[in-house]
Amino acid sequence: MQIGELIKDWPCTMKGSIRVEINRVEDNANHILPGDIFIARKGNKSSGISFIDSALEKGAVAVVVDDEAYFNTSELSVPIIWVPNCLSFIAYASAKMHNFPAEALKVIAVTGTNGKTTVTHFIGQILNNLNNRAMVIGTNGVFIDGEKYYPDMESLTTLQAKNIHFLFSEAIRLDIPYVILEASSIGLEKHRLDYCDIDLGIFLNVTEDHIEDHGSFERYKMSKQILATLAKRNIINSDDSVCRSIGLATKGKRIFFGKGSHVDYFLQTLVDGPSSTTCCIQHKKEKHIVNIPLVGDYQCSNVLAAITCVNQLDFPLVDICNAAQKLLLPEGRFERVENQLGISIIVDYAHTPDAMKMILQTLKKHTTGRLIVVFSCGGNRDRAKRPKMGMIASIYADYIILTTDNARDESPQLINKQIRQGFSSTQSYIERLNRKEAIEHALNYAEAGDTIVLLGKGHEKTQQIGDKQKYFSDKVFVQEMVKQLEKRV
Ligand SMILES: CC(=O)N[C@H]1[C@@H](OP(=O)(O)OP(=O)(O)OC[C@H]2O[C@@H](n3ccc(=O)[nH]c3=O)[C@H](O)[C@@H]2O)O[C@H](CO)[C@@H](O)[C@@H]1O[C@H](C)C(=O)N[C@@H](C)C(=O)N[C@H](CCC(=O)O)C(=O)O
Ligand SMILES: Nc1ncnc2c1ncn2[C@@H]1O[C@H](COP(=O)(O)OP(=O)(O)OP(=O)(O)O)[C@@H](O)[C@H]1O
Repeated sequence: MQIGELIKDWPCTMKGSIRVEINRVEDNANHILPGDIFIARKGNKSSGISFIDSALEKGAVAVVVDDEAYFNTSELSVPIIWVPNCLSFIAYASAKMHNFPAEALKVIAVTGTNGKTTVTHFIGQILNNLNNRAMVIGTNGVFIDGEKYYPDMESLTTLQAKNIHFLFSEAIRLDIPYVILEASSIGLEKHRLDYCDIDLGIFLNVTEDHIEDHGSFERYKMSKQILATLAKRNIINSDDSVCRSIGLATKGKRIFFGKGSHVDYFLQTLVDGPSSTTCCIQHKKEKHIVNIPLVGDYQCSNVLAAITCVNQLDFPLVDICNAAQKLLLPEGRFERVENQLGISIIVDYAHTPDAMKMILQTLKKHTTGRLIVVFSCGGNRDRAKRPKMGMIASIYADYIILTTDNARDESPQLINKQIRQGFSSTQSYIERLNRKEAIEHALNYAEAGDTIVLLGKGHEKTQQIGDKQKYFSDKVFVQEMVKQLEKRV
């Protein structure tokens, strides 16, 4: 495509020829290939402008900036374009270079503080069960019909726009009509989901997370709210007060789901068992009894969100409810580690106060013995969460083992000290900073009938301490330990 074609409908000012051919849009100079257009955007750590020389050396044929002073004074050997906002231009240009692929797909975007990965996978599984192909994009990677593909893709909850539109074009090439993606507040704010032609937006819940990134809860909520303006129709959890207020403020078509009155899709729990939940799902005059193979009210809410979504895609509710009886959680979400020790061992990705409350409440209800919780909090992220998570752990846990999460540039001891501020004065706990030792201690401490829950890392295969990433998987390590203990027993 020629530059002139790319920018003809976009507000901009340009120096140089509009006839230069471009191949791809790229904002990282290290990834420039000959023929790319380099978008020199401002970041949190650096400015793309300092990498323009490097991009040109690698073969960039044009440069885009949103810094007016730089544009006015620059004298580059290639065309330079000024746009008001590089991030929104990247989204537009990526969509245009791929010929706006989202328009040929059904795109569903799921937002919420917790449950995005779960619900996107549920929607994908229900569609697969109804013989339709689906691509799911999010924290756990890119999945096609339940299998993981594109292993080298960046690991973000919401990918950068250049990658999203590439994957949309892949979906078209592979004849996959449905793409379900996670919409993080950061992704929405950074324009990663602009020009995605979103058919259905789903709002699960808005509680506390990423407050330091956004500056305040109000701004975090406003970022989530962007989805309501991007999506043609919005599916809203009426049980969550913030989602409901976003829904009520939304002009387009809204569909409400939940356990309360005046909803379009209603769920009533009939039997709340230790390994499954039986509930009644009602939409207009249609009612179905569904046996969901999951525990916890929050999982029922996730299932209802997925059922509502697929029914809104015009599949019959009865078939969807049948498919919902076979749902599986994504890796690292309430994942049970089988063992012969009589101990219930669960790996879970809960890393926010609300997620922690949901899982600990659920486990406490179904545990006959003691509830042993192994966790810490991530470094360089919301400090205010820490005492709150400490308090929640202290309400439900009989014994807490404080350890190390992705401590990044912070001291795990100091993180744990802030967590302990939320503990009750009688809380029984120990600190084992080495995560392996913490898990080992939990297994040695537990007796038959107890439950051990390893929180915060879920599916992750690495632990980031300082600027080093080392291999570590809660699941793999606990499985190894279980094998050793089983041999000894
Ligand atoms: C906050 C955020 O969105 N950060 C992303 C962002 O960093 P940044 O804007 O600060 O960019 P920067 O590093 O200052 O660089 C500025 C510009 O110079 C370019 N550059 C930089 C260095 C270089 O050597 N050469 C070069 O060209 C960069 O590509 C960029 O265009 O752009 C980088 C490269 O394009 C991303 O890798 C980085 O995501 C990092 C990995 C990240 O962790 N993001 C997290 C916070 C994130 O987006 N999380 C959300 C929410 C997750 C959740 O809900 O839990 C997500 O959707 O994943
Ligand atoms: N609806 C829900 N409400 C509260 N907590 C939930 C809900 N669904 C899942 N969780 C908890 O949140 C954890 C993470 O779930 P999931 O990965 O689906 O959320 P997410 O929004 O994708 O998180 P992230 O964006 O950080 O990847 C789960 O392991 C569980 O403990």
